[in-house]
Amino acid sequence: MKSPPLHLSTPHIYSTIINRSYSLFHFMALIALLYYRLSSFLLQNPTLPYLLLFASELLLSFIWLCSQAYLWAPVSRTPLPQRLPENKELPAIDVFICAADPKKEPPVEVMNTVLSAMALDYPPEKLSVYLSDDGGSSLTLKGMREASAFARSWLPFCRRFGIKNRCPKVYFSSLEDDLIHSRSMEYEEEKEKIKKEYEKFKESVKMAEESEENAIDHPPAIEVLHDKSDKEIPLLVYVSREKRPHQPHHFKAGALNVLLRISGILTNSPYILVLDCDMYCNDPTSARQAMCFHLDPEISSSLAFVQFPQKFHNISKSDIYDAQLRTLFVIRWPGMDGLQGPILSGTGFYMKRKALYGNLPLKDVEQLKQSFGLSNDFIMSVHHINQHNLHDNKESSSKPFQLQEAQFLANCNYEKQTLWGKQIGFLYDSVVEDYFTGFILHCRGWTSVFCNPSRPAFLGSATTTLNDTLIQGTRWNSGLMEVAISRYCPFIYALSRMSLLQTMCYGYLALQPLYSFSLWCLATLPQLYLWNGIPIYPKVASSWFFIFAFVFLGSFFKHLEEVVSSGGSIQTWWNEQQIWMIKSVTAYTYGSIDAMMKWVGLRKASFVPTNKVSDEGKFTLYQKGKFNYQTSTVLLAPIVALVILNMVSLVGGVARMLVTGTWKHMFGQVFLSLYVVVVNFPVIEGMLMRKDEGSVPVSVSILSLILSLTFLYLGSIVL
Ligand SMILES: O=c1ccn([C@@H]2O[C@H](COP(=O)(O)OP(=O)(O)O[C@H]3O[C@H](CO)[C@@H](O)[C@H](O)[C@H]3O)[C@@H](O)[C@H]2O)c(=O)[nH]1
Ligand SMILES: [Mn+2]
Repeated sequence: MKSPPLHLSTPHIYSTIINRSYSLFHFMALIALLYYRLSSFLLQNPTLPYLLLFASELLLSFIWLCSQAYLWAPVSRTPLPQRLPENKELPAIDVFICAADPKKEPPVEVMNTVLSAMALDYPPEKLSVYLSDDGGSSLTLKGMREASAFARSWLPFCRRFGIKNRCPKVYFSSLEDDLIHSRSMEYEEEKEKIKKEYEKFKESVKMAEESEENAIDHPPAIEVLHDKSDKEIPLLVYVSREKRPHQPHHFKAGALNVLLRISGILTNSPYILVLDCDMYCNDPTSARQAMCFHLDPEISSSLAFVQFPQKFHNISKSDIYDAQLRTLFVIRWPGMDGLQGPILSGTGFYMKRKALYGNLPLKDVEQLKQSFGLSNDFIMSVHHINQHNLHDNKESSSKPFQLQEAQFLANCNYEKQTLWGKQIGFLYDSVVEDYFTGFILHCRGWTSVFCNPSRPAFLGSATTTLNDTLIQGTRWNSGLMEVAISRYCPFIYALSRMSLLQTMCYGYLALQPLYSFSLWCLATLPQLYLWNGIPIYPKVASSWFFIFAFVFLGSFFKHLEEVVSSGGSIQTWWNEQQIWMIKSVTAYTYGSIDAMMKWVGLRKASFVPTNKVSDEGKFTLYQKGKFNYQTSTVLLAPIVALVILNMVSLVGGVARMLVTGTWKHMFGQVFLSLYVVVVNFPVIEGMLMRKDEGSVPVSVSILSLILSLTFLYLGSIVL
């Protein structure tokens, strides 16, 4: 008899209809617009600024076209964990947590993530938690020892009283008890006891003295903090891989690959949960939810990973920086879920170990060694994963742990001449290892699903300053651009390997950094023409004007519709417009430049981890919805200059229009400048009306004024 499905999938029929109808109209308008531009070129030889404008319109149209793939067939999924087999039938899971820098990622917080993962609602003998410490910090190791001790009280407490908040920090700071059973005297007593233990645990982690350490130069250090002798507590392992100054370590992807190998010889679980060190488990049932997909006979064989959305515990109501990446997780990932599956998102996913081993046709041991490296134990583990039925739950014939072998696997030379990072494991060709690894998995025919339950499965810390947001955005866009200009460019590499719609989704993100080009052109050139009184858009009341207006207003209001229909507010929509423009002129621009420089060999790849310790003052500004312009001039000047340029040309253009009476011809440009000025009102406020520490420094305003006036002056000569 066929077993019933373990999950339900519901297509979003209503939004599919709206989306497709809108796409059709918008597409026709774009064709008309491009026709208008091309035919005008036949009448008159285009000048360079004109060609740039046309190129940016063409590029925007193409990016828009790609984005329609996300809207084509969105679905949502509901796992049905009550249908899962009994505990003893469930497959084992290895949890990988990555930490890199004890200053930016305080060990107490990292240990909270570790504890929340150990406390997942899953048979403890089938759960193993590995922490990678790229900082090689004794503080983190000490923290792990303390966490391991505290877990012996924390885990039984959570299980006994059915606690839902299994991240101790959250549990002890939340005002209401999140209990399955009602409160009892016994519970209160136990809670007090555990609370004291937690305080002691916190103190001892904080007090640990940090010795002289070198995060980029240290030998491998591995410690099993808790073996499986106590069946009630998951295995806990600390791993700090070897790092040497002149050896590339490939950042997080490199760290994950070391964990993949060490866990291979230690537990070799068929499934892996990957977490960033700040992403604690907020719902202990996520493992069971994920298994509803991995064990569902309908989809299991081709399913590589179950992605949960990234959600954050520190998002303010207005979220001015769109740190929650709303569109990604609310619109795009459900959209891709109706195709081949969402993009891998770095953290909060349950991956099938086998999928990371590269679908290689491996026959003999020699070949295996060339691909996976020289460790016999590891090769055995790969063989085991490839040969055995994943849901075969017999305890694997695990050998006693060999520290030496594990250290060998954590050596920085281990991967030399192998396929690690090229075809096996998490891939190294881009700093957005998640996007790139997921992309290659989809190219190889694997699928993924998106699971977005109402109680967030994981919660992390989002960037809450403009500075952090832009630095992070620059890294992401550099990584995306790296893929776009490599031989893996989705439009070339993926077309024969995945569906057209899935290719468009990957292509959209790969092209995202190029929004910067279009934005730079459209926020400077029409303004330059306006300043000089030269019309470049059709005159109001002509039918061509209507086409331009439709394209602009269509996108503007479609975005509003998407935000509102997915539970966002008008303010969210407006914030997204604002931050999109700021990110385009900074993060997207610098990301593109960074990738190009890496490409020609002028720069090396880098991964600056984000700051997870928030500064009270800065956080208050974020919570109040006030932009914090304390950032480098390099990041701030572009947007300030752009806003000033638009203000100047708007005033100059309107004055000229009033004198000459040509408003019908110039309306398009006036409107565009006005739009840039209005959307960037917070920048103007930061420049002219604010006096607090987060306002735009006067030096930056002056520099930006000089830049924009120079542009207008030189540009007017060229025209
Ligand atoms: O050399 C490094 C650098 C970072 N990390 C870890 O990587 C994780 C993500 O770093 P973070 O500083 O939080 O960067 P984010 O930009 O917030 O990370 C997002 O973007 C990354 C890709 O750029 C993804 O890997 C992440 O999962 C995703 O959350 C953290 O746990 C770090 O400790 C390492 O292990 N080694
Ligand atoms: Mn992060």
